[in-house]
Formats: sequence, C-alpha cells, structure tokens
Amino acid sequence: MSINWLRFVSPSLKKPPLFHLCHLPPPSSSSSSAVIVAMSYDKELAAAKKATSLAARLCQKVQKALLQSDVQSKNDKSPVTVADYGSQALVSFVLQQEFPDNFSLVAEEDSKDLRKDGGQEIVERITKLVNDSLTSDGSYNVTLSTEDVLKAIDNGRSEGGSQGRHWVLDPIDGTKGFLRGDQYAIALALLDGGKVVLGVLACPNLPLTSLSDAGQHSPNNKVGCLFFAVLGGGTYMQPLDGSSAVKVQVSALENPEEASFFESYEAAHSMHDLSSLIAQKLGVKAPPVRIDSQAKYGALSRGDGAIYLRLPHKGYREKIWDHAAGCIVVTEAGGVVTDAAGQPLDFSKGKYLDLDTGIIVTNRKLMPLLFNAVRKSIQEKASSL
Ligand SMILES: Nc1ncnc2c1ncn2[C@@H]1O[C@H](COP(=O)(O)O)[C@@H](OP(=O)(O)O)[C@H]1O
Ligand SMILES: [Mg+2]
Repeated sequence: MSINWLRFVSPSLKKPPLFHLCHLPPPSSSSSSAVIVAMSYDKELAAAKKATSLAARLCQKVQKALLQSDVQSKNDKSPVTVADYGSQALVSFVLQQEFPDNFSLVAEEDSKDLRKDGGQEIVERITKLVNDSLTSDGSYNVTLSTEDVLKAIDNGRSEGGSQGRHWVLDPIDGTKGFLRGDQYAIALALLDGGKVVLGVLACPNLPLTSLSDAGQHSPNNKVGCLFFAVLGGGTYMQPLDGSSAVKVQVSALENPEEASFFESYEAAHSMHDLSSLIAQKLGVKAPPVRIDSQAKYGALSRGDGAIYLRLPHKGYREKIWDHAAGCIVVTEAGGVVTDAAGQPLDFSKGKYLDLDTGIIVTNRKLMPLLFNAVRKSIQEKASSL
C-alpha cells in the first residue's frame, strides 16, 4: 500500500492500524434469505430479536405519552426514564427465560435509584409497562412482581470479559434523543470469548428508506428498523413490524468528496469542531448528519452515509454497550470500525473500551484516507492549543 499514513501516526502508536495489516474478510456475498445467517447462534439471534422488538414497543409507547415523572436524573447527571428501566427488565427477563443455564448480562442500568425512598410509584409504573408488553406478546404466561422487575434489572450487573458468553445491552441508547422525540436504539450484542459474535439494533424512529432520500420526513414514510448481524453471516435489516429482512451493505463510495458523515447530535458527546476539520481535509461537501445513538451504525450499514466520526472530549471512557451491537452490524455489512489509532475495538476488557481518542467508521476503500485525515487533524488541533 503506497499510502503515506505513517507520517501522521502519533509517536505513542505502537501497533500499525488494523485496516493496513489485517486480512479483512471479503464483504459477504449477497443472499436472499435471512435464515442462513446464524448457523451456531440461531437460538441466540431469535431471542435477541424478540427481546429487542418487545423492548422497542415498550419504548415507543412511553415516548408517545411521556410523563414528567417518567424521567429521572442519574448520579452523572444523565437522564434515565421508565423506558430505559422497562426495556432492560424486559430484555433481561426474556434472555434469562431462553438461556437459564448460561446467562450473563452486562447492561447500563441498575435498580439502586429505584430502591430509594419514594421510588415505589415509578417501580410500579415500570412493572405495569413490562407486564403489558409480556401479555401483548403472549409467549410468556407470567405476571412479574415489582421485586421480579428490580431483580431482572439488576441481572445486568455482569462485568463481561474475555471468557465465556456475555450479553451486552444498552436498553435505550440515546436517551437524550428519546426525550427530544428523535432517534434512539435498543442495542443488544453477544460476546463469546471476548469477541462480538451477534448484534441487534432496534431503531424505532429510523425511516425504513435511506436518510438521504427526499421526503423521508413525510408522514407517509414508515419508521422502525431492526438491524441484525451474526459473525460471518452479513447484516440484515427488517421493519420492526416483523416483515421480511433484506441484506444490507455499506456504501461503496471511493471519493470522500461525495461522502456524508454522521456524528452525535449532542456536541458534548463528540467534538464537532474536530470532525469538521477532518471533513474539510477530506473535501467532504455535505453538512454533517447529526443523529443520536447507534442508529448511526445502522444507517451507515445500509449506506445512508459513508463515514461516522465519534471523537469524545478528553477524559470520557466509552462503554461496551454503546458500540458492541453497532460494531458488528457495520463490519458484517462490509465496513471497518477502529479507534483513531487504527486499532480494532477490544470488547474483552470488561465494561469499558480503552481507546486512542475516538472511534472512526467507514468502508474499506475510504478508511486509509479517513485515517490520514483524522491523525493530521488531531495533531493540528493539539498544536493549536
Ligand atoms: N460526554 C460524553 N462523551 C461521549 N459519549 C457520551 C458522553 N456522555 C454520554 N455519552 C454516551 O453517548 C451515548 C449516546 O450516544 P450518541 O452521542 O451517539 O447519541 C449515551 O448513551 P445513553 O443514552 O445510553 O446514556 C452515553 O453512553
Ligand atoms: Mg442507555
């Protein structure tokens, strides 16, 4: 490869970037059936789709008629809602029912705040939402008590790691988007031996057609997408109403000037000034597409945009549930996900990802160019401070 990327690599970068050295598997060949996807994880995939779809329905119901009392503030000042808790309880309950002998879940929420004085009313509201969802589905003939719901939430306390199987859940990724009435996702992945082997992203507000299509905001345009991927099986998207799935691929774009890029809606989550510098270096003409949550990974996996830049402010540590499902959804659709030093994301170290600077995502053709632009821009920004 003749790319002169080494000039821009920081001195602290010990290992060469992933896309340069690794033999990446060829993009999956096109296939018409979703049934062949999961040879060894088919039961897990079915359970993950069911759990996230149920959780998505619960979240949609809450988002439609959100009460002031549905929203609380966590210790870190970030918002949490009855839908975050309800979604986690539902997914945890379904997975434990399906895999009673091998169940470990790393999830974002816990019941500590709910168990405090004055929490009873909100726990009852969550329990009703969970039971209504289970009843509407009909597969589980149970009524959970408030204590069952709190326990189901707390079953997400696993630390993950490099051994065995662990489910990884963000019950609502993009809670701020959820509260604004915008994008959010229910993100569920399975780690096996520290590697992500399966991912499902339910995106209740994402249009079924490309975000770049004219008229995507028209009331006739249906929303609600379920993306799913199993290692080696490609990525599929289906409407959340359950109709048939189609295989998706990342954009094949080679000219960065024609690319559009995704970033967080929230400026506090990603440095918009740095991504604008990167876009400028690449000659990107389109303005950034700012949406919340891992819906960005889903949209990128079907080629809505070609680049996703996530460049958190100094000191922020990314959690595995914010990227595990999105990462496999994009890589199985032929994309590449690395940190800003070109290294693959390592999901085997527990709850956190230890990253160099941020996360960059694009297709194989554009990655060397993007990587160059990212390194140059990071150095420029650092030297201008
Ligand atoms: N200061 C920060 N920098 C980067 N990410 C942050 C952040 N504070 C919160 N986040 C994460 O950003 C996620 C939302 O992603 P996005 O910015 O792509 O919409 C949040 O998920 P939750 O909504 O589950 O808390 C949270 O994990
Ligand atoms: Mg969340």
